Amino acid sequence: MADPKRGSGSGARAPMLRAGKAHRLSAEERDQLLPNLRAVGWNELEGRDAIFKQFHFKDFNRAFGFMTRVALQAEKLDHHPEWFNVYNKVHITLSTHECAGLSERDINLASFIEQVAVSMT
Ligand SMILES: C[C@H](O)[C@H](O)[C@H]1CNC2=NC(N)=NC(=O)C2=N1
Repeated sequence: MADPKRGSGSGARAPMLRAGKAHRLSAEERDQLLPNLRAVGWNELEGRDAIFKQFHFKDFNRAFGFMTRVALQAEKLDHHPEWFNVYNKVHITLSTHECAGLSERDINLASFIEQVAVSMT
């Protein structure tokens, strides 16, 4: 039987792929990881340990295509965005419930989201 930790095959759940528990990023980790995301429009929320960005697409088809690609990856990672969509706009907030704040999972998902967004605009 396949190793369930590999995540392939039916029944294997994404959390098995995780290295361990999420931890809130330290000040040093933030200094290292956030500048790249800030440079492309992600900002830290006030009053909540989370990052946020607004995306604008040409039309609803592009916006929903983007969301679909992000959703499939989010499900694979078992790490999901909080988001709002109306027509061509998608607003995304990323945070990690498990540690009640920003973790490396949010940085990784934001990086993936950026790649998708670039390919959709
Ligand atoms: C039980 C399940 O693994 C957790 O609820 C996952 C699902 N998706 C998640 N998404 C986000 N953004 N943060 C989490 O901590 C999280 N946890």
